[in-house]
Amino acid sequence: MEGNLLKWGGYLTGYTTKYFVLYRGTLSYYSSKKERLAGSSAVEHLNIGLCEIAVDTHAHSQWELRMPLESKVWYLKTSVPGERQKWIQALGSAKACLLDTSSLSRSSITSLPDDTNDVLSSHTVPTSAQDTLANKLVTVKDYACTDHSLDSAVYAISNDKSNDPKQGSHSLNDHFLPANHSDGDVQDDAANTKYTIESLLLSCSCAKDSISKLEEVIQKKDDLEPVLEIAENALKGVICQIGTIKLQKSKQIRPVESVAMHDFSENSILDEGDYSDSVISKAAQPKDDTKADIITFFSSREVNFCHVYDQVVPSNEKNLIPAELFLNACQCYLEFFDRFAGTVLAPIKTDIQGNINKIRKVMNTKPDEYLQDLLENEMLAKKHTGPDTATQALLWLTRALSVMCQFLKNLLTPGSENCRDPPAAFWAAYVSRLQKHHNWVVQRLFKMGIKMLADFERFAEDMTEKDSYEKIAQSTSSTWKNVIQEKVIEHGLDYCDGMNEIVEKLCMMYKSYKMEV
Ligand SMILES: CCCCCCCCCCCCC/C=C/[C@@H](O)[C@H](CO[C@@H]1O[C@H](CO)[C@@H](O)[C@H](O)[C@H]1O)NC(=O)CCCCCCCCCCCCCCCCC
Repeated sequence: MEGNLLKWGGYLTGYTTKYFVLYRGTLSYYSSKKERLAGSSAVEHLNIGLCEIAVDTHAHSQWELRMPLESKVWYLKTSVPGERQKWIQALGSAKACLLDTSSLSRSSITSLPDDTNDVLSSHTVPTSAQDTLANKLVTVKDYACTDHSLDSAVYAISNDKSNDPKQGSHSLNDHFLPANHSDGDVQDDAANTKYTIESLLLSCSCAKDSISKLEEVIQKKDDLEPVLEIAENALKGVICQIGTIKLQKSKQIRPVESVAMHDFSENSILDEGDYSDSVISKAAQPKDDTKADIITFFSSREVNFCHVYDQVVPSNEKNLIPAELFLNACQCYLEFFDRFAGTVLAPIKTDIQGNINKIRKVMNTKPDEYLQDLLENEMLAKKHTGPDTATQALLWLTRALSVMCQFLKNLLTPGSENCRDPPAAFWAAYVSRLQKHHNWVVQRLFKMGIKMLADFERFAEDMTEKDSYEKIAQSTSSTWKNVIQEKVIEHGLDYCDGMNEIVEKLCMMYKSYKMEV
């Protein structure tokens, strides 16, 4: 199937018409039909077997092709009524053919050497890895129809005993596998990782062969194009599988407990009691059993900034930050200000809550997945300067997070100049991160307010959940206060790490928009 479609090219270009060709599991596009007919190379190719098709139920002419392993999405649209249905059907069937590895091994690749099929069938390689391998083999086979010399390359892939998954090196594997194999889920993850690594070794072998083949073709001065494409596909397969391993590894380290789905919208601000049944953040859970029941503000955030960091999507030069998850983490952070008696911190809380609400309000009119989309939309519409814009609200929110981050670092980093001294730690943070944005009246207010901050012992108490504080206070140990303070430091630094990562990414983003945080 082929024809014109509109493809989203970013906020600067918007949707532009491209000429798309779907052929044997590969979707390619050209800048125009003329280019295609003139024999020019496609601008980009996409392996349908490795992508997800997502249909927008609200916009009837649009759909998305998502490549999770490459963190890439093609946003497509057609202006012809009924055309989307045809494309979705064609793409769906192409994908179904590729995913049906049984039919691949029996029909599509039956003419390949027998061992090739063995490679796919004798090891329980996960579907995604099988797809990559199967697709690659189909491509190789396509080429083999016209040039039998490539059969030897295919044969080499299937016979390379040094990469035999059964005998091959598992050093990478060992590196990724968690030590504890008792949990069923962990074992499943471990098995997936193991198989992905095995497929990776096979793909490496394939890539190696394709490159040798390239050298051969170059020497013979034969037509480079088809072999080049095979080598490129093989290398892409390697990169995809490394991506899968990275994904699996990050999931094993820090699972996100469906936090993005939680309702933290404007009207559902949680009070203390709401956390009683909450999932305690895995990122900052106590590891030491003797102190396992010390729950702190930092370890009890249902959503923290490590969760946001885990979901950041690197795309071109950007790091896309998921908007909903970020706002949920900010909402959970806001409870910090309720921990301190008195009202001195209340105006700060109101200001931060106001900015969260402003961003939510903009998102309600256009639900964007990433903060960057939100801002780029405003910029494109030249609506990014007013006080109620998401751009300004996020800028002030970033400043607030940045000063909080610096405050925590100063206060909690052992050996640092203002360690365990809240007023000094805050003042140093304020001077370096926020003062320049305030007029002298606000600066004076901060200077005066700081004098009202309590000491570190009180800070640690306020940061510890009431129940666990009371429990440990009853212990006979004379060092129980130290134990609590150490826990607050440990959990606070963990929390600060995630926050810092996100603040840095936000600062870079604003820098790219030529705005100063
Ligand atoms: C930590 C002690 C300090 C004591 C504080 C004293 C009270 C000061 C009261 C006055 C300031 C209130 C804060 C608001 C300031 C705003 O003017 C400023 C600008 O607002 C923005 O204006 C934009 C339009 O121009 C508008 O578009 C935007 O929406 C709006 O936000 N906002 C800010 O500067 C942001 C302030 C963030 C401050 C974050 C501080 C977080 C640090 C917390 C650490 C507390 C330490 C407690 C330790 C306790 C120890 C026992």
